[in-house]
Amino acid sequence: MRMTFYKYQGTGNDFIIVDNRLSQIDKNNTKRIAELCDRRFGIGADGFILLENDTSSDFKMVYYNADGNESTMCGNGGRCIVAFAKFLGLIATKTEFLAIDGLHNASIEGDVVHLQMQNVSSIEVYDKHLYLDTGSPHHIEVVDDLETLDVKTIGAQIRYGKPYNENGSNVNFVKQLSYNWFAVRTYERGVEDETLSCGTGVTAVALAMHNISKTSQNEVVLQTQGGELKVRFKENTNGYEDIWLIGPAVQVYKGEIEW
Ligand SMILES: N[C@@H](CCC[C@H](N)C(=O)O)C(=O)O
Repeated sequence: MRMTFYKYQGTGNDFIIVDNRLSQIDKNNTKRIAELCDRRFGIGADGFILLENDTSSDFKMVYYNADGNESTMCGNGGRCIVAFAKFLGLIATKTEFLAIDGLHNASIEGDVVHLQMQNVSSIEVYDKHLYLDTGSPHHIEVVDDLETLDVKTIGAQIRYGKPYNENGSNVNFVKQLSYNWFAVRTYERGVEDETLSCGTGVTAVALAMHNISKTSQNEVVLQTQGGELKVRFKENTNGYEDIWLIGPAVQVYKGEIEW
């Protein structure tokens, strides 16, 4: 079968997105999804996303990592699928859609997408790192040598090491640039490499840095390798709510390939 796909990127985190409202894609074909995401033998992407019908919201997002396995929430992918839904004429400027971690509100103006993330009630603070789940699991370390750090090697050691083991965690390295500005580099589970940006990752970094008083601001700017993102949030007695991931989502091209 010939499959029409769209390539999107959100601060350099890139995705193959397919309109699967007619259920033409075999969702268990891990091998084919991994082949399509391969940067030498396929289209090349950090992830593969299906847009599907949902009975109680505008659409459903099904997310796969580049290894072909369905995974947990993708923040940049979530922003890209909102732009795709607008391109398809499914939504105007506001939407509510379903992802693996529940319903998300979002809005789009130009190419900037505001995506609401789930509330966060637990942040684990350790001597040298923090851990929290923003729809996907995130290990966070503050470092001085962010520019020269071997993110792939050190990220992989942490991702496969204790306590995460096979199930793994994404790993974020952070350097503070000013009172509300942080540079972030992320090793992504399922891509098993550094990506240019990770939406759930920068969300986790913003909340974690606020939690350990590195910033007192409720809007934090995150500098990723692929561009700038913002995270807005409110603190409550339980943790954080009203969390918004804000940044551009861009269609790169449309293509056709054998599924
Ligand atoms: N790129 C993503 C995160 C995708 C999921 C992650 N690789 C995992 O499996 O946990 C983002 O923008 O949030």
